[in-house]
Amino acid sequence: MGSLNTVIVESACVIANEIGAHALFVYADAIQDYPIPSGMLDATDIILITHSESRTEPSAEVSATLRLPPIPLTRMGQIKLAVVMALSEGHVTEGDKIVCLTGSSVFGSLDCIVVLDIGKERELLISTNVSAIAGNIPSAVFEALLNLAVELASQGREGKPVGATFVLGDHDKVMQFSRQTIFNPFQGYPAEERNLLNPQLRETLKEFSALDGAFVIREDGEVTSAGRHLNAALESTVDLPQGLGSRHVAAAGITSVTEAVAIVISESTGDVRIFKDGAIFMEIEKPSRLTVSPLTS
Ligand SMILES: Nc1ncnc2c1ncn2[C@@H]1O[C@H](COP(=O)(O)OP(=O)(O)OP(=O)(O)O)[C@@H](O)[C@H]1O
Repeated sequence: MGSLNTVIVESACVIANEIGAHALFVYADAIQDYPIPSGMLDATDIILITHSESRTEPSAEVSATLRLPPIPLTRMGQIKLAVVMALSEGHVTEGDKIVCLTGSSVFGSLDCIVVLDIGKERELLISTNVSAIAGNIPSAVFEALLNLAVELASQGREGKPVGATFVLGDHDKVMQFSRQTIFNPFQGYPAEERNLLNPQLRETLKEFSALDGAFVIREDGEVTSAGRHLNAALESTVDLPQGLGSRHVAAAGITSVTEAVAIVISESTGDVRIFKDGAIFMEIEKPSRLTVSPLTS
């Protein structure tokens, strides 16, 4: 590890010890070798973040490895995705302090230390009800959908931006508050072929993202329908930022009357928003193609 990386890692460990951080998130792709020498942290979990499917660390001190989708993300985007995954997997919870160490995989350097208090930092999580994000939804299903949405938002489809709404969980109630607007393209296929955890389904979902309306997905990842119009009206729009149109209002509405999570890709901006309990839980901004190198800035 280079000397600057070493100084940054040591500084992050000092900060983590000083504030009693619950976890230290380290963007592992910015460094070749395992970053934290044994014994540097008093009582802080180490959580690695990587784009790599295969990277594993030879250390018993690593509590978890979180895998980001293979697309460019800003440093804050890396942190946001990692935090929401860590919340869904139960590695962190509301009230925890965390230290995040990110940087550039292109230059092989760590260059950014961010200290966050989960639940208080509005730039990170907009919602106040932080711990309940995934509810009964298995973290693997939630993360598969989130990664798909972030990937689709970043890449678009056939050179064009894509907008889409995915409603995950509380299936029967979501169906009550929605109606089919077109022929359901998933009807008649075996459940295992329609499951989000089936890698072959990812391309199908990307293809169908051009359809009007929302995808509806069961807790276990089974996609039951596409092209659903969401009927639930949002009782109050006070918490929604101005400029968000009917797609976002519909996602807020359905999550206000059900236990579902909605993930929305904005066609106009490429931003991804997670909705829960009628409000935006987190926004992941699309990185500018002009300022971001392959994989990470
Ligand atoms: N109630 C609804 N249920 C499901 N899908 C909806 C609903 N309302 C709108 N949409 C979808 O959102 C699309 C775009 O709507 P609109 O541009 O008003 O939304 P928006 O929130 O501004 O989204 P974007 O940022 O993607 O433009 C519609 O073509 C439709 O596919």
